[in-house]
Amino acid sequence: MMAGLDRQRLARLLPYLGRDRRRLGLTLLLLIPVAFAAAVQPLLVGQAIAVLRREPTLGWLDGMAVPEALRLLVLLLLGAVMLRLGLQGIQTFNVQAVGQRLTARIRDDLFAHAMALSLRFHDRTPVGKLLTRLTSDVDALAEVFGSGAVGVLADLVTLLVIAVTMISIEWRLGLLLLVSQVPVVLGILWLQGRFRKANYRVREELSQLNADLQENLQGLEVVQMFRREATNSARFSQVTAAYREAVNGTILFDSAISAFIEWVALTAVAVVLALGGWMVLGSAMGLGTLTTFILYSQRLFDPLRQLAERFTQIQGGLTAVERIGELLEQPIEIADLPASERSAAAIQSGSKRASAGEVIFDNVSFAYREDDPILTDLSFRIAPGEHVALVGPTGSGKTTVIRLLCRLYEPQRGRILLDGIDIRQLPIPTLRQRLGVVLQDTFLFSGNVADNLRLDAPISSEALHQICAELGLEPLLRRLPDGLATELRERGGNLSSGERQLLSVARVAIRDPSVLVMDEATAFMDPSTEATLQRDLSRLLQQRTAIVIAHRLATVEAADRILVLRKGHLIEQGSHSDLRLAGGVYAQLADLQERGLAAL
Ligand SMILES: Nc1ncnc2c1ncn2[C@@H]1O[C@H](COP(=O)(O)OP(=O)(O)OP(=O)(O)O)[C@@H](O)[C@H]1O
Repeated sequence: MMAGLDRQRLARLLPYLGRDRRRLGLTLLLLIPVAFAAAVQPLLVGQAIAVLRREPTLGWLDGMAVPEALRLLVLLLLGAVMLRLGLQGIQTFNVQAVGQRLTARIRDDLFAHAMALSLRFHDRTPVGKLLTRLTSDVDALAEVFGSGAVGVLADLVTLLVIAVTMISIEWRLGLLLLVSQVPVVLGILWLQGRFRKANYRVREELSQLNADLQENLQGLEVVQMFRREATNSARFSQVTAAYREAVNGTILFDSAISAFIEWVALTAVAVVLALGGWMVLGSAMGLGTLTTFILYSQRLFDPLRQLAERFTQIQGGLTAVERIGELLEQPIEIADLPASERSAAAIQSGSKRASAGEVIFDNVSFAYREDDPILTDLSFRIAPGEHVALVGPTGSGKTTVIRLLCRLYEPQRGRILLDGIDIRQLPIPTLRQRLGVVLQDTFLFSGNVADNLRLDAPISSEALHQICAELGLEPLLRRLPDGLATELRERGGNLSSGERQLLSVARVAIRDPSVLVMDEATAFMDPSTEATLQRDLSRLLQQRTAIVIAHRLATVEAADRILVLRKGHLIEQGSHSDLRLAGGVYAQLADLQERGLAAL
């Protein structure tokens, strides 16, 4: 019924249930009394009729007066019903509770895993698609639990008990009823495979829908400015239509299976009536037994009917398990090496937070996509404390160099060394603590300004004020309604780009990194803010290695050395004056910029 991979994936989810083992055990144990209570009901009703018709009854009713036997049977029936409902209540409650806890744990793990996956994975996975896996897919799994997958299990146990009871009462009719289940089971199996595929498509389309929605909301400013509302709405309608079609594809299976089961169940009742009626007429069987069988024949199809009713949910749950499994199975490409594979020097260096700050690229080649090399055999050394400017035309791979240094991506060939140690040998937290990065697009989190400056560093409020004062952030903080306690919107949306950059420089300064890396850090600032920042930056840069990607001559000129990148090759390097004298690409760019014609 289930593919091997499904079973593997379900098995992988089992540990999540581990902590609720006792609760689940109790629930499963309750299945047995519930099944007996359910199976005994038709028997009691049949016996009541047998008593009324003075047909042979079960041994323990023999010799009882009719009213007395009836009273006893009714009381027993009532007892069985109460027992069943009571125990089922306890069962449902526990199952739901376990289901919610299970999904919460899975969701937490998925989040942690998604955060740990490399940028290379995220490059090919739209945010909306990931969101769908963490939200509706996990919910689909919870639904299976909540809607009583265990209820179906209970029904199956009931079925077993009923089957045994039936065969022992009247084996021919019992066998007939059991055989009638075979086509239903086969039908369900046949439809399952098809439904599953259709359901996976539904989930895919839903992901697409979420991805589209998310992208449009994020780019709302551009959507409105470029009056893309109509176009984007039309595109969104297409996605909605695809989703609707995918859902339609599943409705058919869903309704077909229910109808099919209903049809077989009624046919079975008809056959029992016809055959049983004939046996009753021939006095081969009592009316009481026939009644028991008719009730059984209905009850017998209950588990299958329930299964069909929950078919969608259970299949949805399996699809969810598949999709969640796929995400959890994504390998974390960039992870710490085990201690046994690290050299002694790396272990020693890795335990130290700060370092001198020597950076070496040793024949590094890198491509985002296999067919499109971005960096080719790049080699350079930056001495401790040296300030290097990285220049080159747009798309030449400057930002990529920074990403490789931070180990956000891994080069296909070559090595990158920080203070003589291959960065793959360093613990990732140590590596990233030593590097202070100010990116071109600064990202701030929702929360207040102070939290954004601190991030993970434990810094007291006083120390934070002090640092902000030193960095010349006070005018900015005064402008904000609550200073450091000002709440920022998602992505720091209520600040200007320049303000965001000031904060992101401060965020790095607070961490006291060994190597400072900046990508166009001052691009969005007015001259006076920039002057303040420059002053602070030069203080920050003192005795620290710095790699600055700069497009402006002033920043570049101040550097000890300039590395010129073009199409991923290091084509020139030297000081500003050397390179100008050499009359190469840099000299041309610098000339153009001096005449105000271009950025570097
Ligand atoms: N995540 C990515 N997936 C695929 N290709 C990418 C990715 N990021 C960048 N690229 C490509 O790699 C090349 C180098 O990009 P990079 O950002 O390093 O350039 P850059 O020199 O920093 O440019 P700029 O000065 O415009 O910031 C570009 O051609 C870009 O299209």
